[in-house]
Amino acid sequence: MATFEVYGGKPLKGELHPQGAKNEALQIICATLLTAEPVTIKNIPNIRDVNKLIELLQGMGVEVQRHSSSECTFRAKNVDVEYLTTNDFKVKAAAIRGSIMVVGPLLARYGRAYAPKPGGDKIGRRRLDTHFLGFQKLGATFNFDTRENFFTLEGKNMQGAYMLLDEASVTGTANILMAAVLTPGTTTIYNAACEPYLQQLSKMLVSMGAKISGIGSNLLTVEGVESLGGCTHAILPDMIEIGSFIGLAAMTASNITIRNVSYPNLGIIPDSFRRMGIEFEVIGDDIHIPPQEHYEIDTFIDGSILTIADAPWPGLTPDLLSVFLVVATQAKGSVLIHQKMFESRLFFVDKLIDMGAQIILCDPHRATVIGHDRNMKLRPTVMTSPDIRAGVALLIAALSAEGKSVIHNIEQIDRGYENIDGRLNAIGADIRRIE
Ligand SMILES: CC(=O)N[C@H]1[C@@H](OP(=O)(O)OP(=O)(O)OC[C@H]2O[C@@H](n3ccc(=O)[nH]c3=O)[C@H](O)[C@@H]2O)O[C@H](CO)[C@@H](O)[C@@H]1O
Ligand SMILES: C=C(OP(=O)(O)O)C(=O)O
Repeated sequence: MATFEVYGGKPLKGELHPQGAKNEALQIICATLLTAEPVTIKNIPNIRDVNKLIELLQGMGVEVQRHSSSECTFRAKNVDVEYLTTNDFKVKAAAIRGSIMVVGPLLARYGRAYAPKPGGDKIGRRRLDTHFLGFQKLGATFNFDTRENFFTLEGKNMQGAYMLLDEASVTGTANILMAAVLTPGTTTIYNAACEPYLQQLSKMLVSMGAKISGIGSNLLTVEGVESLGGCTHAILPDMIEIGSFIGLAAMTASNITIRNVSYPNLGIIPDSFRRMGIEFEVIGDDIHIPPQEHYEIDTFIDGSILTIADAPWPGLTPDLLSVFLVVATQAKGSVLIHQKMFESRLFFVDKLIDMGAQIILCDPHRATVIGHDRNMKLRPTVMTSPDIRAGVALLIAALSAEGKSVIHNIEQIDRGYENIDGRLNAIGADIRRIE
């Protein structure tokens, strides 16, 4: 278990370049399984989860040519589907959430697929019903071995169908979409998730020859085609990382420019930070956050306490609520953070309370934060990162606290943030990695 020693209390100054989006990369890499032709992907983040998925594909026989740390060409010419029944696959696939998205492409191309219950953050129940009910609608059958936690799927004669998803699942929509593009007939997916991750996946599939309409909406219509070809695809900057940097800048009163953010793809994220009182300028495609001594949380029009809650896109992503929560601890005013989607993602507030934050955990989904308006700085402490986003929120807290904090289990942060210590140290942070 690796650790960060963080010597906080210093404002940072400089430029940050966001990495490619983790959640988009996981979908896009799985989509390379849909064709025997080469697919080149640019702006791949060099992070644990993505590297593990690439290894998984190599295990299946996909040829991967690395041109640089962020660009690879994938060629899924000879895929060994039986590899998915091996222990090696089961162990590796169970370590990441993204592995579940190999199922859709394999089912469509080879008529069968296997998957262990995937890993990812332990942030509450993470059911997969949407994925499997969708495959079932296309005519696939599945069996879930509860003892082994292992899914087996057959889909030799799948046929396009209409489906109304039971929830707008991000990975579920991606998985069904990837199956539908090679399934004969028309598939209509209503209540589809439509995050930029899915818009990007859809655009990539279209450039491979797929027929998809409704991209960017919650109603996707797919005309199945017989085969797909290769393409080149560039991954968008990671909107969660960009949001994390905005929160970091505000909390540490730093002067930070985030370069090339693809602003139109950030949706409601920038305005949500503005409601927290954080000022920033958009210059071209960069976001500049000047040092701010005070930031004051807005109220609703009637003067009642602001709620920051997650919702499927174009609502606010749940992956940034931990960052909003930590930022609120030094704001002027109060906010209710309502994490509707996940039930175990707010427990890390215990650590912030230890550091001196004023937070009331109302229930597993809701926390009220009463900001200090910087009248009391957070105190440094020793903590353990429970999940990727709580991990980064604790890192932000530690960077704002004067003195030495220790964060254990930073593998969680490394799952989704590329060389975060190196990049923040380059603009004035003092983070030491102890392996
Ligand atoms: C690898 C990847 O891409 N992971 C992301 C993906 O996970 P993932 O695709 O696993 O998450 P889902 O979209 O399936 O659902 C996440 C949770 O939200 C609940 N839910 C979902 C939709 C809805 O309309 N109502 C609702 O309550 C689900 O029951 C589940 O508990 O999407 C999540 C939700 O944005 C993000 O947190 C994850 O970072
Ligand atoms: C929950 C997340 O990731 P995963 O779905 O991979 O666990 C996240 O990125 O915040």
